[in-house]
Amino acid sequence: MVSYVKIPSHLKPSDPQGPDLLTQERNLASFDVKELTLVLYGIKDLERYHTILKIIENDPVFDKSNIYFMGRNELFEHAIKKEKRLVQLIRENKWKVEELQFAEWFLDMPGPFGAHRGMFIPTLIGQGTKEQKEKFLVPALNYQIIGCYAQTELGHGSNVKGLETTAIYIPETDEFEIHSPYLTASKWWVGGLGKTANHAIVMAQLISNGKNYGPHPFVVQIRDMKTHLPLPSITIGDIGPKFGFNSTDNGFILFEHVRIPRFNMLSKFSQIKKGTGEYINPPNQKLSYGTMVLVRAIIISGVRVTLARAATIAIRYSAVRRQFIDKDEPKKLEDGSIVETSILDYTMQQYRLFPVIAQSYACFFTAKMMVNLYTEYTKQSSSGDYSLLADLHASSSGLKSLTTTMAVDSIEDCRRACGGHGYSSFSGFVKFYQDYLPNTTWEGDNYILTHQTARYLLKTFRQVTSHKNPEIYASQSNKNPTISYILQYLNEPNQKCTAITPSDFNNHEIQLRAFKHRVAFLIANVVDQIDNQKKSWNSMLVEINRISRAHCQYLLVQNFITALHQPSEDESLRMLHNSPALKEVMTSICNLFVLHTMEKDIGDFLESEYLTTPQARLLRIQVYNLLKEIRPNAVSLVDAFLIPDSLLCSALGRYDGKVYETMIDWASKEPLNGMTLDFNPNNDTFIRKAKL
Ligand SMILES: CCCCCCCC/C=C\CCCCCCCCCCCCCC(=O)SCCNC(=O)CCNC(=O)[C@H](O)C(C)(C)COP(=O)(O)OP(=O)(O)OC[C@H]1O[C@@H](n2cnc3c(N)ncnc32)[C@H](O)[C@@H]1OP(=O)(O)O
Ligand SMILES: Cc1cc2nc3c(=O)[nH]c(=O)nc-3n(C[C@H](O)[C@H](O)[C@H](O)COP(=O)(O)OP(=O)(O)OC[C@H]3O[C@@H](n4cnc5c(N)ncnc54)[C@H](O)[C@@H]3O)c2cc1C
Repeated sequence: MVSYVKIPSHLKPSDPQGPDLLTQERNLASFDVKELTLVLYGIKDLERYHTILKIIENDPVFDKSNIYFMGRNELFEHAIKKEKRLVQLIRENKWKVEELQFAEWFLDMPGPFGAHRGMFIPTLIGQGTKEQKEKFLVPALNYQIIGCYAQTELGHGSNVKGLETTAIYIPETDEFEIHSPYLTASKWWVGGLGKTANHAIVMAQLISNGKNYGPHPFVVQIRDMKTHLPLPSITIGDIGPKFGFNSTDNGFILFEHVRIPRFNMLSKFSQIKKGTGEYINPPNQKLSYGTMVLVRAIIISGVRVTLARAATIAIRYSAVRRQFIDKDEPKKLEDGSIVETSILDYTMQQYRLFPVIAQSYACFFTAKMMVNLYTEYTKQSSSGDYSLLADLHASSSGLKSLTTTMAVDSIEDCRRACGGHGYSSFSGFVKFYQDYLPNTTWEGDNYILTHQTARYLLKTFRQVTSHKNPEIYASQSNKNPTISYILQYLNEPNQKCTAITPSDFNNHEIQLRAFKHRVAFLIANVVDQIDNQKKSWNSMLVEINRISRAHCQYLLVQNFITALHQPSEDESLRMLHNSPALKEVMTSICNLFVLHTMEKDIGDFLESEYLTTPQARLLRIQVYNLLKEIRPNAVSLVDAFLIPDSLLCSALGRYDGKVYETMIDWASKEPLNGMTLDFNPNNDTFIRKAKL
């Protein structure tokens, strides 16, 4: 890239106050960073990581050095080039899903084929029959057709039952007619639709013999395979600029009585009979929502790396950045000279940032739980057993909501913790935040999703409590955490915390009891208000949100604690258990996650009367103790995440700590610096490129 400003050569390198601050930090670690990285990735995935990273970093098409200077059109063209090169690499290297997930992560660019891989293909796999897979999935996997997932409309997104696009069965021709009766029925926001896709999975109200059977998925060809123009009676466009995600062509589409063969209704679960139009019911009414469940689970698995990325930038920068001399504890170099304090040594900075590290590790263990639950569900459902679906839907909805909200809040907290430089695109936070932000809205708005989780929790509570002998559920409590805490609460509703010193709060039993008691108390309270005091659902929505949040926080806490204690077949967990140094640092991180989470929502724990006010104060002291305990390991804990510099794309978070050199180097490449402007108000304004 061209430099438009020549930087004077007399300047001394980097920090004049101390040599290589990050190396000093790394020397403080109490554990082996490589060992922890191995726990996080596992041996096989770590090999994949390095293989794929090498390929991506050495390919000029994926070069990101110009990324912060691109406008929308340039960004979109760049994304297409990347997508095309990625398809070549997939073919050349025969990459499977495991490799592809690393490649997409390292590319870090939402692209026009994202919905094809992330939504279109999974829907065909999950909901297509064998014949439909042959017809659509095989060409989709070969990129002969490019698809998108068209569910949301201009007028309805959250309320899927309220979608207005119709698919009416026409027995005479054995076809469906896809139609958008109102402007508000226009599909909207659909990734890859604006310019790229030639096929769409359209979620439309299935109507046969005048009866509406609700939203179902249909495969619709939308563009000509040769000219790429929209097919007759179809109107398509890009929806325009957005907060972020501008490298993707989110689009709209309207249908005017478009005919498709009956074959194109994805029919693994429900079918329409030829001629009669008779509807064959699915084994579970919500199976047509299956893609959403899968993608929510995938989003939860991605949160840990999102938090890790934010924490890496902020922690490394805070170690390098120095401001003020601490009057009480001035920092001295070996030669006795006093230097300014690293901002990472300020307790407020630690309080803002260390919990983000802890959240990432917590999400790592819950991601494992989510993957296991989804795998178990897939296994059972392949033999017709859908009994796990309700549980899976409830936990994936609530956890998607909780963890992605946590992630966007934490990215912003980390950005602000970097002061003014956090506001620069070069921080690596700006595009990262903009592109991640829709995770709180898509695949279900984060507030709406909590209704689903709470509904399940209330239902379970009512089931258990309405039974003459609730203990009958005891045998299920091992597998079902909700039943377990409800039973515990029913047995001991006035349970009290036994902590008398700050360090008592490190006791995992005390921690677990706190979370169980709080969530059961909140559920009991809402059940009472709805069932006995006859409060409306709407009037309880804030409490509903609180219940889902409390339940999902409990899941995060429980998964972390279980991972530390329970013997496991899992390769990563065995490595963790076999290393006392790792176990020690992970225990501190777990304690910080648990106690910081409690402290943030202390009102709930006081209201449920599990904690007293003096205990709340002890708990806060223990949070401060943990910050001190974690401080020497902070940089190594983020190093263990192994987020490569090429992905961070951050002047502040780079591994070598050369913050200031990079800031000025990148600033010198700002194209505005290469333009000559005429500021004379009496002249017509003009801008031209400078000759270098
Ligand atoms: C070590 C490895 C390192 C690897 C590194 C990896 C790197 C990864 C890096 C980053 C990853 C980032 C993550 C990227 C993720 C992938 C990107 C995906 C791109 C996504 C693009 C966006 C696409 C979209 O947004 S598509 C549109 C989505 N829309 C929605 O989600 C709409 C939300 N609304 C609904 O789902 C529903 O309307 C509803 C659930 C709110 C309500 O539905 P309803 O009215 O029909 O139902 P009821 O409320 O009446 O409930 C009735 C009954 O049904 C149950 N129910 C509801 N839904 C479901 C369901 N889905 N499944 C099962 N059951 C369901 C409900 O609970 C009720 O049950 P009852 O028993 O109570 O009756
Ligand atoms: C970048 C991006 C990409 C997307 N890609 C796709 C795609 O590929 N395919 C696709 O089909 N969709 C896509 N979407 C759409 C997305 O799934 C929807 O926007 C999302 O599901 C939210 O629906 P909505 O827009 O209707 O929000 P609304 O439901 O209108 O929500 C607006 C507000 O109202 C509140 N609210 C609504 N109903 C209630 C209620 N009952 N109780 C309490 N509060 C309520 C919500 O909490 C929210 O705060 C994408 C969206 C974005 C931003």
